[in-house]
Amino acid sequence: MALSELLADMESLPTLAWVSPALTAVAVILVALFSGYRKSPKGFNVPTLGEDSQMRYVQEADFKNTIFQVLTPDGPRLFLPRKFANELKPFKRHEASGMKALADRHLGHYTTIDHESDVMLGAIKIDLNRNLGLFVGDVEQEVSHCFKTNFPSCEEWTPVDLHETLLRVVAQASARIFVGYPMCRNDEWLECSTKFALDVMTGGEKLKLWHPWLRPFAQYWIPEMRQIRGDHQRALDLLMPELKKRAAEARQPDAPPRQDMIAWMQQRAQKLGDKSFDYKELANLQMLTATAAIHTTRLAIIHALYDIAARPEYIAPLREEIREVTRDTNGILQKQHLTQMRKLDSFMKESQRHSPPSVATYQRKAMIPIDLSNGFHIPKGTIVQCNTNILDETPAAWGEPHAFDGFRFYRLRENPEDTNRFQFASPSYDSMQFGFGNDACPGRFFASNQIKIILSYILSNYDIKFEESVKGRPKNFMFEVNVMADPTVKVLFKKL
Ligand code: HEM
Repeated sequence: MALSELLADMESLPTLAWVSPALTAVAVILVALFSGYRKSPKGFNVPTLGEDSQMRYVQEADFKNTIFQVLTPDGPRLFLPRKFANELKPFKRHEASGMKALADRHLGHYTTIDHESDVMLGAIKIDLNRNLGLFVGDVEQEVSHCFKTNFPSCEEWTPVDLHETLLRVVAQASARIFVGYPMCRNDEWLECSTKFALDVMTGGEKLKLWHPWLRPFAQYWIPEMRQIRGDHQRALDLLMPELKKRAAEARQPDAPPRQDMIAWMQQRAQKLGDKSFDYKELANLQMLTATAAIHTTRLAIIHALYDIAARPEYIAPLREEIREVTRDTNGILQKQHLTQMRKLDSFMKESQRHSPPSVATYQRKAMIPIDLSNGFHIPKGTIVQCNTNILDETPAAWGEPHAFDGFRFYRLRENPEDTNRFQFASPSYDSMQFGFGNDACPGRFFASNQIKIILSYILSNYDIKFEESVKGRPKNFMFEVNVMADPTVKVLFKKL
């Protein structure tokens, strides 16, 4: 962190207003000097790659069969060949934890995301998944409302920044199920629940620049770190009127049961006898759920739209499938239609195969010492991640591994024995974009539905293409192990 940046941050720090300027300057200089200090982390006896290695790792096939490490100030990160995911799979979450690995990666102890909740996991895994079908019409309505109120009219070809516009669409459509109507249209809530994730990511990255010993102090200098605490309070304040309204409603005899994530979390907490669950915890869990759900889903839609715009030959068959499956309801989406959209499902899966959320979607923190079959010892506390994006290892039956074949999974499912396999939301050893094993993403069915509803809305209402200047599919770029869509590209939309 540059000293000037640090000083600018400090100036805006109200709690230090009483400290004399001279003392503050000394403190800043000492802290800045110390922050440059890096104790070289103790590593393993395996090849070590430099800081840029995670990008190279994806490209270098040599590492398919080799364990290697990247040294970070927080200790070595071990990269394992994909086959080891099979060995780690049987371990329970208290032995090899995906959540803890993720929390550590974003300094969750400071950024508040190191918070595992049975209430939240149960509400997603059981209640959300069981009730998904109820919401297809509601979500479609929200998507349509959002496009009508927040999207340019697109009477002519109009450039659209998908990163920005889809954030609102996905946030509002998700909030319909997370906090219900009318809260899902509350601008402040949508802003708060989406900004929290960005504060966590940015705050965590800025804090990582500081030596671990200095982080307890440095957290107060970083604006995003301070905002995280504000985000939690603001979420509670914004939700409070809705929660009070519901509490009053529940006291009425014959009050109809609510169906949304607020209600499911409250019911789960009661079932589990969770005494620590209160309005504050509920607001925190809503923020965590939104964090897991919104940016991942938005990114998958952006990748799919880039893939469609780069390959316009897919537009007609996808549009035809949507028209065909919704013929019986005059274009109104129903639950069964989403299952029937097999070409769209296949396209989404192929898009995700080429542009996964990360090249290490299977990561675990060893909560106990673990020995691999090759004799490699993983000490307790180590974070390991598997290379989950090796296109070369695509099974031969799937066809040309490197080609973009939007309907490859559609064709594979034509085999009667495989009709329920190869779906977007089916993780497997060869398809780990949603992780793998018992702790694979519990929100994948929800994400699959949301993406289908949003993509089918776009395909049914707009023509899309890239600006002339864009040649081919824009290249993704990497941030650590994460795969990002090029944010500088705009897609042109024109109303049908
Ligand atoms: C396209 C969208 C999404 C992608 C690509 C994605 C990807 C992932 C991945 C790779 C994991 C790690 C799995 C593992 O370690 O094996 C994960 C975990 C998780 N995801 Fe998602 N996710 C998406 C959408 C969602 C949504 C919509 C929700 C909530 C409704 C959600 C909630 C979670 C939670 C709570 C976990 C942690 C599960 C656990 O620790 O047991 N995700 N996700």
